[in-house]
Amino acid sequence: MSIKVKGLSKHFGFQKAVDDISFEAKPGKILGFLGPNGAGKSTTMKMLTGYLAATSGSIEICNMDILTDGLAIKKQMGYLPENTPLYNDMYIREFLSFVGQTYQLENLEHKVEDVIKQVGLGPEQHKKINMLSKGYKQRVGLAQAIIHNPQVLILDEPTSGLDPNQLADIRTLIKNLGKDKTVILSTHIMQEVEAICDEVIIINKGKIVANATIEDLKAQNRTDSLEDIFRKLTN
Ligand SMILES: Nc1ncnc2c1ncn2[C@@H]1O[C@H](COP(=O)(O)OP(=O)(O)OP(=O)(O)O)[C@@H](O)[C@H]1O
Repeated sequence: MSIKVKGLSKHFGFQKAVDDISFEAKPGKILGFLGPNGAGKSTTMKMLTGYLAATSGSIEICNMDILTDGLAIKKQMGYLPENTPLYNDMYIREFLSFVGQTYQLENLEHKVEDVIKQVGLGPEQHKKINMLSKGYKQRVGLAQAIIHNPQVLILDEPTSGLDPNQLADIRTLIKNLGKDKTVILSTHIMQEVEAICDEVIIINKGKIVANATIEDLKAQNRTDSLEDIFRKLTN
């Protein structure tokens, strides 16, 4: 099991943003993390990636504890935050080389070349990041998340703001990455879940209200519409 979360909570003052959640995620599977606005998705992702400390509970990633092995875990993890922070004044290649250096990657030039191809940045590769459209910035964000070939990928709304063509490309890319990695992605888009996720967790007001494969979720709720299931469980 690549990700094991037990009894995880995060309180901001009196607010329980994440309230005692437990789940597991396996390699070769894409886990969709769904929930309405303010449900606690980003807060959970930030705890998984070590950007936020939990109030209580435990997180194990690749058999390591986030509290004691945070640095080793970061080497095995790629993270695409909701609003990807990028160095806008850098050229794409320059930025990706910089990220690669922080991971002390060997054959860096080759790896930058590969990742540019993998995320479809080829046509824009000579530009500065601030010249790129939103979709291409998102691709740079994905490139920095996978350049070190991590075992675990955490993607916070990876396709927000993309046009239908870019959407299809990025979904295919994520689906391919999910073949041998453990991928958790948060999204509001039900077609996205249908298209790329194997399993789904629905979170509402900080608590998990569903955790199943898409097939089981549909069978349990006697409907083929994920949207109906989402509404029923989160309203
Ligand atoms: N730093 C913070 N300080 C106080 N409250 C916070 C903080 N970060 C998040 N919250 C609150 O925690 C709750 C969960 O927020 P979170 O961003 O995790 O939701 P989300 O499911 O990602 O929502 P969205 O889909 O809108 O991005 C919200 O009520 C939010 O206002």
